[in-house]
Amino acid sequence: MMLTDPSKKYRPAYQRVDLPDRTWPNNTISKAPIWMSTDLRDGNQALFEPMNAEQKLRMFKALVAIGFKEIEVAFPSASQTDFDFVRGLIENNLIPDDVTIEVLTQARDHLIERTMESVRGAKKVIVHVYNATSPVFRQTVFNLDQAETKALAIHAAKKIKEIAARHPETQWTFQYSPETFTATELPFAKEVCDAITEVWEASSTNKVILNLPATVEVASPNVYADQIEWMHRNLARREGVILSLHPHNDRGCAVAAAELGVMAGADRVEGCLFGHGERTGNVDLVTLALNLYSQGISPNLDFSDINDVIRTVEECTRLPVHPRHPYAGDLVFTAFSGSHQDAIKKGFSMRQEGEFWEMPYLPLDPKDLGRNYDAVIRVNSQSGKGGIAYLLESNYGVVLPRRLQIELSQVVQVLTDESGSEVRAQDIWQLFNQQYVQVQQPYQYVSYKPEHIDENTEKVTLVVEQDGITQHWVGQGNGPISAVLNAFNHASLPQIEVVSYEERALGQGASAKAIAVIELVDKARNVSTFGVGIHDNITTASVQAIVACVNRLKAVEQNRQVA
Ligand SMILES: CC(=O)SCCNC(=O)CCNC(=O)[C@H](O)C(C)(C)COP(=O)(O)OP(=O)(O)OC[C@H]1O[C@@H](n2cnc3c(N)ncnc32)[C@H](O)[C@@H]1OP(=O)(O)O
Ligand SMILES: CC(C)C(=O)C(=O)O
Repeated sequence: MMLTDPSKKYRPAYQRVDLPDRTWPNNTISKAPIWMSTDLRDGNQALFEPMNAEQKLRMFKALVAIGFKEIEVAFPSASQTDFDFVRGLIENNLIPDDVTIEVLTQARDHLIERTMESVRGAKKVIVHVYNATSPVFRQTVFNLDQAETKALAIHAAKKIKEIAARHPETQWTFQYSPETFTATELPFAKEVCDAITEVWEASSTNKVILNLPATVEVASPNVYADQIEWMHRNLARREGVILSLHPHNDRGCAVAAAELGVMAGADRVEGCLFGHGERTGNVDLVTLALNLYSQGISPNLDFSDINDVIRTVEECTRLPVHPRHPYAGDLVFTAFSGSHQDAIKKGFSMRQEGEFWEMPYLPLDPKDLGRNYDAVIRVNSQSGKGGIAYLLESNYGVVLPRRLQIELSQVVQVLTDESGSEVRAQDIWQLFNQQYVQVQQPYQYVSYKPEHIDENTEKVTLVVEQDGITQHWVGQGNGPISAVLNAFNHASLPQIEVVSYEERALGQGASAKAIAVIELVDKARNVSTFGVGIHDNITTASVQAIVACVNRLKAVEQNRQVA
């Protein structure tokens, strides 16, 4: 049960950072940090079933293809699978020269030895050792005081250095993480980190990675940024340190924490694709990278086939990517709601190739991620005319006049309200045809015969069927449209007039058809509506549009009488 007063049970798990002259709020990110993917380690350790060898290799290759240059490939002392995987990468020469593998170990001798054994013969390795430094962990998990905690870390650092020295064939980088950093007293975190960089002799030519994890995210991201800026300013041998972030997402702010952390002075970010990892996950590297990209900054990671990346990650982890996942989810470039659709449709029609991408509601061009525009607009009961018009335009090349868009959207709305579900472009096209094109009652168009009388006069004989009886109506006007209207006026609807008329090509080349859209008003009854004709011949399309429109006017009239 939730407590009415949680203050009796919970209190902030971090200590206030005294940094009144903090600088990070004024900074912007102008280049990509160094990325480190821990999909095969932190991501892997948080799965129902850890990846098998085949899945691990597939994931490794995908990470390389995306462009990661640092990849934490395993916790080799955890299992034979992890150990063998590392050996397999090395022995089968599967690590590209520009990629450095990373391995993680606890600060325990036998685990360090096994870890170092796993990477024997590799060209470049980051050895990553950790121990938790926060008060709760010191007391609860380790039963160690501060000095003992520091000594544990120093001992492990020395051990790693010693073993590495025996293998000069490998280019080593050492990494230390004070696990639970965000809940650790900052001066103590600095003290341990400084001791480690001293052991490893960090310098500008011998860089050491200090990774400051939000093992559990315990505060808002500005606090993490303060903590990082404090460390950035106060660490000894800063010139010899690659300052790294490792945010988890317990409060849902990992992406923000990473971004503010980079603004605060960090050089490197560890995380997983789509935010995999323990509990709520590690920071999502896809989102971080594409946040940069959409600001015009190259992330140095390639997500131009995002669907392929999703497929690989889903198949390897057996966890689905959420449909609303930033940039990647199936629905993130989709607008259902009317005003969004309207704005996007206008954005697309105004946009010229080569211009900056300034598209309402779409922060990034789906095409840059290998997506197309097919799903950008989808129609349900929340949709409006813009979306419907967009679907007809993008799928069938039909550009509708604004008033017809409004009319059609009401027809579609009835359908979506009744079904309660999405309607597809084909459904709308079918409805459009039923309602505006193939309207054959009471008059079914049969043919028309034009006759040129003189420069200003066209005569037309319109043949229609009404209740199985063929009618021949003759009309005259200054063109085929006015002549057909005149024929109708003689026959039955004496006061129809044209409100608007548009004709366009539908499709391209030899197979192009003409589409004619006419709006007629029946003045006597004060009703107006649209009719549409589609035919190879533009005049035939126009005549068919008139017949369809007259039929619709009749239907409106009948509906009124019934009402
Ligand atoms: C925040 C993170 O994600 S850190 C990475 C966590 N990932 C993993 O743990 C996945 C792989 N781990 C494993 O497979 C196992 O934990 C192993 C094989 C490494 C070790 O297993 P075990 O020897 O059974 O130890 P176990 O995992 O239970 O760890 C607990 C012991 O290690 C100690 N320990 C835990 N972390 C560390 C550390 N970083 N450094 C030193 N000792 C540690 C604990 O204090 C405890 O000691 P105790 O038994 O004397 O009380
Ligand atoms: C080992 C460390 C970096 C870790 O995974 C964490 O603190 O979350």
